[in-house]
Amino acid sequence: MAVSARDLVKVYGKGDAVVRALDGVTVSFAAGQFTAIMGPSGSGKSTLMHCLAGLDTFDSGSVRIGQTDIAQLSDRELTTLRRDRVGFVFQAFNLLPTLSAEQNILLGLELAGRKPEGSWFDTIVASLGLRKRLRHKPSELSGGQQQRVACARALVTKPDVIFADEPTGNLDSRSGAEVLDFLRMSVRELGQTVIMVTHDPVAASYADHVVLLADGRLAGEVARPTTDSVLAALKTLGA
Ligand SMILES: Nc1ncnc2c1ncn2[C@@H]1O[C@H](COP(=O)(O)OP(=O)(O)OP(=O)(O)O)[C@@H](O)[C@H]1O
Repeated sequence: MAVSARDLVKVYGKGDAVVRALDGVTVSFAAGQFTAIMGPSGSGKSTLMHCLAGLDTFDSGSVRIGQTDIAQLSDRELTTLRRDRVGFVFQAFNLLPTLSAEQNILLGLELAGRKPEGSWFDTIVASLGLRKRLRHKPSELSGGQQQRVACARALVTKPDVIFADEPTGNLDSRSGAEVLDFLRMSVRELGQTVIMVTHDPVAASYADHVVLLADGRLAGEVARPTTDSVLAALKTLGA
C-alpha cells in the first residue's frame, strides 16, 4: 500500500460546536493507482487528504505512508517526508511568482540538495509540453500551463504519492482534461501513485478507483469509474 489510514478521527471545535470531520475512516490506497476521493460538501474530503499527507494532525487512529507511521515522526522528520516522498498539486497552483517554470519545478529537489535522476526531468517536461515555457514566470503562463508546471514539480522527486486537491477546479475543461490525462499517464506509464480530491464526476472518471465519503465516514467505492457510475453513486449519498 502506498498510503493507508486506520480508524482515523479528526474533531474540530469544542462542546456544542464540535464537528467530527473524520469519524473513524479506514481506507487504503494501492501503489501505482489513481484514486479519486469524492463526497458531498463538508463530508471530510479535504480533512482526509490533509491528514493523509501529513499537512494536518488527527485526534486518533493512524496514517501510514509506505511503511512509515507518520504520527511517530517529529515535526522535522515530517517536513522531510513531505519534501522527499510526497508531491502536491493544489487548485490554486501555488507556484512561486518570482521563479521561472524550471526553477519552480526544481526548487524542492534543490532544497533537498538533490538533482533529478538522469533523463527524468526531460521526460516529465516533454510529456507535459513545457519545453518552450521553462524560462517563463508563472504570470506569463496560462492557468493550464501553470498547473502543468505544478504537476512537473510534484513528479520530479519521484514521490511515493502525489496528492491533488481539486487540481482542475480553476481550469477550463480542455486544460483540465490535459492535466487529468497527464496524471493518469503518470500512473499508467511512469508508475506513480495519485490521490485526488474532486467534486467533478468527469475528473473522477480518469481515476482507477473512487472512494466516497459522507459525514466523515467511508460511504462506498466505485471501481473503474465512469462519469455516469460516479454520478449514480453520488446520488445515493444525496450529494
Ligand atoms: N478549521 C476548521 N474548523 C472547524 N471546522 C472545520 C474546519 N475545517 C473543516 N471543518 C468542518 O469539518 C467538516 C469537513 O470539512 P472538509 O473541508 O474536510 O469537507 P470537504 O468534503 O472537503 O468539503 P468541500 O467539498 O465543501 O470542500 C465540515 O463540517 C467543516 O465545516
